[in-house]
Amino acid sequence: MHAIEKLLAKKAGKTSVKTGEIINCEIDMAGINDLYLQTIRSFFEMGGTKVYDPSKVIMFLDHYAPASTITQATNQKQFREFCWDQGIDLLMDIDQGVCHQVLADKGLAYPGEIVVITDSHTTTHGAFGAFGTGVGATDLAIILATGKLWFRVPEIIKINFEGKLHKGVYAKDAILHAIGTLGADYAVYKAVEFGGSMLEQLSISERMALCNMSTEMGAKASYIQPDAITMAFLEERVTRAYEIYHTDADFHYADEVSFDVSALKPQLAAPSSVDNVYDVSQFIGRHIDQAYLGSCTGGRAEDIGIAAHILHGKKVASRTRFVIVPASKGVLLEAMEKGYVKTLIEAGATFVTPGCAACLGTHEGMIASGETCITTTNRNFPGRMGDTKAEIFLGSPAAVAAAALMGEIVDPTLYM
Ligand SMILES: CC(C)[C@H](C(=O)O)[C@@H](O)C(=O)O
Ligand code: SF4
Repeated sequence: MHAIEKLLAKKAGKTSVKTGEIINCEIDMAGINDLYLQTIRSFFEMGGTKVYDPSKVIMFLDHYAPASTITQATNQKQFREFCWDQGIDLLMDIDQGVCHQVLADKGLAYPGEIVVITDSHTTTHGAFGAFGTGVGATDLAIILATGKLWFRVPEIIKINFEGKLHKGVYAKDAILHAIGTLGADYAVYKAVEFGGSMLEQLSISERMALCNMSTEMGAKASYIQPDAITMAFLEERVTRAYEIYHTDADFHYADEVSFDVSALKPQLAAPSSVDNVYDVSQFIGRHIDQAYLGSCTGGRAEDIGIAAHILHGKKVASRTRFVIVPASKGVLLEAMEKGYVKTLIEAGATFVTPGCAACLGTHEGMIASGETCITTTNRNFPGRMGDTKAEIFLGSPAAVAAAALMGEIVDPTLYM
């Protein structure tokens, strides 16, 4: 069996599982975000009165934090009241940030466990060897009521990234390249394991970016086998024991592909799909109205640090805005301590408080018709970050920061 299958079997109270089998699993952590008030409505509609285990439920006010409309404020009020009524202590209010980063900061995604959130990028937690997946309101309501959820055991594919990334090229470039090659539907309902020698070079921050973007190839979940880098990160955060599963040597993947990343150039996903990926050289000189650094994909302290390095002692281009949204409070504090915030504010960047902000076009930093934005986020569909007639390029933090500096798309490796 694969490590993921062993994990699922354990949570289903079975000794083994097979691909395609329907199983009912205990959920270790269930999260709800502020776009999903329907979860609470469904819970009551189903006859729910008391949440099965409030200690395993976490509420995130992140997609529009702090509220900028009366509807948002009213929704968030209802979430808070639900938590207080139900004894849910893990209420991550508007000061905390994007759900996936908050979970990581607090060490709440454990290897060998199942994390389910009303958010498609819950695949991010594969970076810790957890089975993380996104669901809709009614599925989450079932977890609130019973502590369990059914799954179809997914096919498992392996994507190997071999070699060493060039200076100025990042995990984001590697995953964009993979999505561009394999297609946005390559992994629909499948679990994706990432492997290969590139991983040895990747911090937890970059591993999270990789797993996060697996959603953009349709993945149900993702997985990186926990190693010394994972352990070092978790040691400082987790508070209880967990189990790490290992894949049997004779396990057969549904598919296995390998990429050599040693010659990889910076990549961009051009408007308007995530698999529309080219070398940055294709777009050199294209004017940028807004550079955006943020989200659960590319808004971590390391990403902000790359931008600070590129903009140190320099200024954002005069006809370009540079919006920076730390993914969480922890990220913002680290960026402040390391001096990144001061450097970037002096360079002319605009900081927004931690949260999803303009990543999904509902909050601060939205873009106008006819504008072009380059961003570290994960989706570039029409309207994703504002007007449907705005254009969005997805790239690495270095590609975004270098474009902010020059006011146009440039090769970031020349600015490192
Ligand atoms: C809020 C949620 C529905 C959505 C998701 O599931 O991914 C959002 O976070 C996004 O990135 O589009
Ligand atoms: S930061 Fe963006 S991708 Fe991540 S959860 Fe928020 S809206 Fe979704």
